[in-house]
Amino acid sequence: MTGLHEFNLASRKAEEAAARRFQVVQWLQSVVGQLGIPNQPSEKEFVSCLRNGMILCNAINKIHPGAVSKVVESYSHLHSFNRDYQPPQAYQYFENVRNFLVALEQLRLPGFEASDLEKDSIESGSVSKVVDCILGLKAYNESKMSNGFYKHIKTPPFQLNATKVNHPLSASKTARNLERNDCTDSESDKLKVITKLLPDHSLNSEENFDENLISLENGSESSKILLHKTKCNHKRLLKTQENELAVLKTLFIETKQDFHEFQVDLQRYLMELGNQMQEMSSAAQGYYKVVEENRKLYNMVQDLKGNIRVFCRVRPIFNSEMNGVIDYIGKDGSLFVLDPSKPQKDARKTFQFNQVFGPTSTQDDVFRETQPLIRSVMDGYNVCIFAYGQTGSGKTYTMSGPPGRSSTQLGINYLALSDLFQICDKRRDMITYEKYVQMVEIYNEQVRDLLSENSSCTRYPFMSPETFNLHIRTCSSEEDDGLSLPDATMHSVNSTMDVLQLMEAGEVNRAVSSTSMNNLSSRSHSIFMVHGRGEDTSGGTISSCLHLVDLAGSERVDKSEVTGDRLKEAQYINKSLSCLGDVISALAQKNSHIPYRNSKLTLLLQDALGGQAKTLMIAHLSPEEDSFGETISTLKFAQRVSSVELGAAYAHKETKTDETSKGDPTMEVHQLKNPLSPVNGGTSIPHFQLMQTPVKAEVDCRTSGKGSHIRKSLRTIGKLINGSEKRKENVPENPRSPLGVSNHFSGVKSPHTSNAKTLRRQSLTGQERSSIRVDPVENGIKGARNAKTPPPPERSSSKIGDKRA
Ligand SMILES: Nc1ncnc2c1ncn2[C@@H]1O[C@H](COP(=O)(O)OP(=O)(O)OP(=O)(O)O)[C@@H](O)[C@H]1O
Repeated sequence: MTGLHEFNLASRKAEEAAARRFQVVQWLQSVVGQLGIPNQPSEKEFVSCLRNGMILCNAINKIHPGAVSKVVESYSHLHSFNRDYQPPQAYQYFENVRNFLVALEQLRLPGFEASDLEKDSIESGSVSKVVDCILGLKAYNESKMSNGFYKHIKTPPFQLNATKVNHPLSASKTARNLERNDCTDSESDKLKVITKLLPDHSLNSEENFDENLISLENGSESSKILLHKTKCNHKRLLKTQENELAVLKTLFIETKQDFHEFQVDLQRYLMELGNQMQEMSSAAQGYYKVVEENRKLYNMVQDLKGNIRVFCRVRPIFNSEMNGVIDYIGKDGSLFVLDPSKPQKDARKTFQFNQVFGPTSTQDDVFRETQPLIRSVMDGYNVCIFAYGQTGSGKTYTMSGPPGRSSTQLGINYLALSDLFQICDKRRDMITYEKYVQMVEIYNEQVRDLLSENSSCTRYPFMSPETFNLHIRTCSSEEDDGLSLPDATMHSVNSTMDVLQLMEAGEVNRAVSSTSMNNLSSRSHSIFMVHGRGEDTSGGTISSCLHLVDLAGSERVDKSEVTGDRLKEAQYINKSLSCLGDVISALAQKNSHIPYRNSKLTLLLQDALGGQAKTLMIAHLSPEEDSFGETISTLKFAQRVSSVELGAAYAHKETKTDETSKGDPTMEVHQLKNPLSPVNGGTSIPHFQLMQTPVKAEVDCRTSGKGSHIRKSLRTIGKLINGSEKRKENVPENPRSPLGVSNHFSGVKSPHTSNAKTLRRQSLTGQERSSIRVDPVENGIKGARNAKTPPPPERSSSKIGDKRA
């Protein structure tokens, strides 16, 4: 298309150039006579005819006589007559041309380069310059003849060439240049007109402006036809371009419209997206709020029911070549594991706990979830946290931290104590707390003090068990301190540093060996006990105990490849864990008989598992697929534990009342009998008067043989004291505090005296419970205290947990 257009343009230009040459030849012949070339000469013919400059000089002399004073003539015809005649040399002809150009300049007419007549090439554009020049001379002559005024419309081609001027700015520049070239006013006016025309014209047609103008000025009949044809072509071209422009404009408008619509659509879409995002984010926030609320409510329900809480912690995989079995860990405490021996669709097993911590969870993450429970120690609740799981699953890591731990790897034991110290500090003005710690281990069914001076000897099994096997007390007397391990050294702690030192000392003394499952395998259950006693400014007391238990890990002896002493240890460990399973199972089934006495571990944890304590178990998992069997066993055990309901926990608080309330035994203030007593070489601790549990009173009643009579009178007295059943329900049952803080609330029925609670209580003593409650106050504490501990009950037949040894 462009090629064709260019071709048309070129042929049109050639036509126009030929027409102009024709014009020039016509005019020159009319001035100087025949030129001896065709009327429509080629460029070559045209140039060679003018080359000697004679025609040009004669022509200008005709118009302006004397313009060229001397013309070198060529009389070639004389040559035949006169042999002596020498034709002029080329330089003489050149003189003609130069004189002609000078004459032109004097007439202020456009000229050309003398060398333009030397060239025959059309490409140089030199011919058109010569043509322009002669047409300019012609125009000058015509104007002179008509009114003596030369219309200098024609611009010199070397100054104003339309092919070069294709921008309004360039055109105006040229115009300014022309003006500066001392043009007359009228000339500059005309130039201004041309300059104004020029950009439009050149923009629309791309034609040679000069040629058109000259054609206009010098139009003979044929050139008029030519001009007309050119005009027609221009118009056609213009029309086509106008049409194209119109199409483009329409297209542009349509595109603009489309773009605008697209913009509007996009904005609407973005707005909708923004709204949807906002809705989704608020829905997500709502969801998390609901999940959080659900968790809180669930915890509250569990608090009310006294469920043992269960957390689960999965340690990282250490062997990178091993596949893991943990499929999913939910924020809501859900855990999916995959059985590697089963196809994908049947492989998944789901579990639900209070909280599950993944391999990337930090010590702090675990502690933060445990913190509220630990803090309740300061409100008088007994709390027990125990770490359970197969050997090497990370129990010691959670409770104490790894060996050579950094500050971020400190375990719950340390973080808990540190937190308790902080709370004490904050409450310093209102209440003073004293804290004491004991640390023991149960190694091969022997309880050993890890903090006594000669505790390092406890490792040697050949030493007399009586020396190192501490006695676990389950039944307190009025004189004792209510401690379950009265012979274990008690250490007062006043700062976290004290605690750290004691824990480190205890860990050094703990029985640890290397097995194929764990380089530093704990071969004993370690129990870190924190006893706290607070007294407020009014004399009210709070007492509580925190048990932090790091159980020894269950292990498959075939896998751990232990022999000799290690095998014996493993057997003891597995047996005691099996007993723990039995106790949990019996509690979960609300059996009348709970086999606490079957192991030292369950006996020591009796209060935590069966009393009014808040209990948390952290089940630990090794995620490797070769531990899948142990993992499932741990998870099933943990699930069973989470179903155990202990009844609502009881806070060991006593308020001091003034004289006016003295008459009400439920408000009676308990006074410390033995403020401080040295314990086994350790730091002295307060000896509190022991409270007496109603169960003991019941036992006493039965053993004394005066059962029904005493029960009746006690019930009557109880009613008289408390006024109504409703009031009784607000009064807690006498709990047993580890520090032996006696509760002199009358033995009225508390909310905990639900059936399940009662059954559990019965199971502690192994006695059938009478339907009539006996008030221990009336019954005489002494008698109850002196009552012999009932014989160990039979073990429950239901067993769970690991018993592989
Ligand atoms: N969450 C964890 N992150 C990093 N390392 C861990 C984690 N849990 C455990 N470990 C590492 O795994 C190894 C075994 O852990 P740990 O000794 O605590 O197991 P255990 O259950 O107490 O074993 P055992 O019952 O045999 O005493 C240790 O090297 C410990 O540092």
